[in-house]
Amino acid sequence: MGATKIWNAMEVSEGTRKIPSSPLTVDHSLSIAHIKPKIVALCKDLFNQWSNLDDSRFSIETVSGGITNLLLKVSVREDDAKDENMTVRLYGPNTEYVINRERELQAIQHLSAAGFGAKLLGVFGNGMVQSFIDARTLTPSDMKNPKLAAEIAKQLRKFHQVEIPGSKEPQVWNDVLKFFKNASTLQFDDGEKKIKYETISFQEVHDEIIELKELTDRLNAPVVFAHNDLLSGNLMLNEDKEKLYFIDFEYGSYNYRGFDIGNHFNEYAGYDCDYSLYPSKDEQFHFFRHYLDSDQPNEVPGKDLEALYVETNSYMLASHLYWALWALIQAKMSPIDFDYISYFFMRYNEYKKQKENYFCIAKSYLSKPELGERFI
Ligand SMILES: Nc1ncnc2c1ncn2[C@@H]1O[C@H](COP(=O)(O)OP(=O)(O)OP(=O)(O)O)[C@@H](O)[C@H]1O
Repeated sequence: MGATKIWNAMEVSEGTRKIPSSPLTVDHSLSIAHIKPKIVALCKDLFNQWSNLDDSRFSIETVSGGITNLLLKVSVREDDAKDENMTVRLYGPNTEYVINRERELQAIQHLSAAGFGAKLLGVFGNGMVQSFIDARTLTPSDMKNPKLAAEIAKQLRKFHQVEIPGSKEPQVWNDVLKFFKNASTLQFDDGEKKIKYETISFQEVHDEIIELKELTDRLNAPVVFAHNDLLSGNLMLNEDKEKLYFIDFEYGSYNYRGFDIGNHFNEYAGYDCDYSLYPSKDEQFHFFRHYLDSDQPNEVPGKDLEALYVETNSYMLASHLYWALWALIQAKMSPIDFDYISYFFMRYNEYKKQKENYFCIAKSYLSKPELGERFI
């Protein structure tokens, strides 16, 4: 599949710094040997200071052929023999069905200016150039480490305080309903996929969405700019500098605070989806203490911990519905050979398994008289 242009060269800035842009596109389906001259041409087009540099000064390697993108590390040897390292991200085909690129680019500019993620260095027809982060990627079990969990919580609070211009409308239900509309009308040619897909009751899924939306609406949860995909692969740590990085803001949007935290907790299950690793109430409270007050975590009132517990675990259910429906769209659109339909069932079945318990907790919390009018 060839490269499609996601956006035209446009005015992008980070704070007062204008970000270079190029209308060029690079076909991500080419072999690395064929991609290299195109990446060199792109770098020369974006960054004037390298326009006369010999091509041999550029070296390229693959960082990840991630689920959605191709990520390359580009090293440029300048005259002083010091390497300048960057990443070039080429968007995967059809990712625009689940990712709003304009929204992502706008968020990156502001998050990067606030010190989150890699620095944005340039944008082009079907991707972007960012600084290379010298750090290791976390594993799912790292996220359980109390010291790291506290740091993730503290950084997440700061992340949630970044102001991104534009609509502040929380997106989870808009996205879930949009995914539902697309996911429920798919046609599969592949016989095995078709059989599995046809066992799904979309009426039942729709009823679950509505029931959960009605419950979570009653929580009046705060709305923040959320990462929405805080899995271990999107957390990097430089141990020497003790610096934690959040990366990959593709799914970022204004959303309910509890969704971001509940979604992060679901990721404790790791790539094998072992939901027995979901954090215990004590582990969650440790995270909440550092999220709510990283200076005085032990002073956080019990009622605030309980409220955040209810909020997080109600939206944790929404995270299962969100990624379950996302997976059905991927099953049809993604070129990646992954059993997305089974992933749908894994997330949807986990939703059904957890639903009763957390609905019960939320309803009992909402019925407390001391909550007064707010929750009626
Ligand atoms: N700026 C960066 N510097 C160094 N390494 C990076 C950078 N960005 C990403 N990585 C590495 O590449 C991996 C994949 O990155 P990322 O999650 O952004 O890609 P992706 O294509 O969106 O993948 P997925 O769809 O699987 O989330 C990360 O887990 C991290 O190890």
